[in-house]
Amino acid sequence: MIAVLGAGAFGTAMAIALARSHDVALVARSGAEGMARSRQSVGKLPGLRLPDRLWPVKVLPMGNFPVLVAVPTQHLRTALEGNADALAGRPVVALCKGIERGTLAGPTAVIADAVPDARPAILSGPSFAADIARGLPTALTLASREDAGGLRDALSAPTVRLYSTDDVTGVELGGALKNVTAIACGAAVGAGLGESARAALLTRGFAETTRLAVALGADPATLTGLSGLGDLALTCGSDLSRNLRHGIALGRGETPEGGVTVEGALTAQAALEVARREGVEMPIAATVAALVAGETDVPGALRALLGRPLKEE
Ligand SMILES: NC(=O)C1=CN([C@@H]2O[C@H](COP(=O)(O)OP(=O)(O)OC[C@H]3O[C@@H](n4cnc5c(N)ncnc54)[C@H](O)[C@@H]3O)[C@@H](O)[C@H]2O)C=CC1
Ligand SMILES: O=C(CO)COP(=O)(O)O
Repeated sequence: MIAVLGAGAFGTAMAIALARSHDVALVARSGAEGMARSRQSVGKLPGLRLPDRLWPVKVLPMGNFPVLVAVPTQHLRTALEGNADALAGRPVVALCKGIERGTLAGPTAVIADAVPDARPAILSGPSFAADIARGLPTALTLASREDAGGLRDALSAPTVRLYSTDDVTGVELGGALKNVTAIACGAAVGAGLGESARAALLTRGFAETTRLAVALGADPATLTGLSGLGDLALTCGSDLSRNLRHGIALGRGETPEGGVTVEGALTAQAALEVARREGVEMPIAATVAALVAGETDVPGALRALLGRPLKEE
């Protein structure tokens, strides 16, 4: 048995994929009864047939089986605190990609803080909810400081292939920062700066992500894996990405679509604060933070990036 807490796009998609080989409880704040009756998903990924082994429920079931938490990073703490009793002592796997504002904590640190006796883990990598829900093949990285291999085996499914590592920091930052870089790539595309500019931003964004992750103790090899280069390539290259589309709107000078989860817009400033604390330069994250805050526009951002002193790669 596996529980998925949060029935947005990604929680619903993961629950559907896992229910092909596991019993899965999908915990939804609203709409659980309707889903149970109609056997169809609702909300951000509506109209999908729910597999027989998926049980939509309103309350997180007690037990010691793993709980995947699929809510946006800035809501993770509230979601955990609201379920602290049921989460105690269990493996709690964050599916979110971001840095908590204010505390500057990654998802596993938020779990450790909100539910001190839980066993924190993070699952991240290139995976659009729509692909996962349709049963298209996906590979992700499961990171935990204790028994990552055991959790990997417990959470793998026919179309979801998991790899394991104990490099929690590398996996968290790879997932959180690819969204920031995707906004930069989108802004370049939206402003008509071309595919070469997109590739340059992807590459230099990867360089600054790796710099920060290594300063925080990550293995650079983790960043070349699924929750790093893999997810960066997917997110910066596909219009299915909400972060890329947000950047495209900013680049065109349009108001981005409302009511959409855009993790990079909320993480850029937090990433910059972590970078300043660590003495690491992150010019692309700084530019995205300024763009998102409306403190600069694309021509200003371009001037700032191209005007930086020349240096060795
Ligand atoms: N959508 C995608 O393709 C992917 C999303 N992710 C990550 O998954 C996380 C969630 O994203 P999405 O599911 O796409 O967002 P979403 O906007 O589709 O859904 C978020 C869900 O969280 C629920 N929620 C918010 N606060 C809650 C709380 N306190 N308690 C219970 N539920 C709460 C909302 O009701 C909503 O159903 C993000 O960090 C995102 O980066 C990761 C991989 C792919
Ligand atoms: O994380 C994702 C793909 O791996 C989803 O990307 P977006 O949040 O930009 O849609």
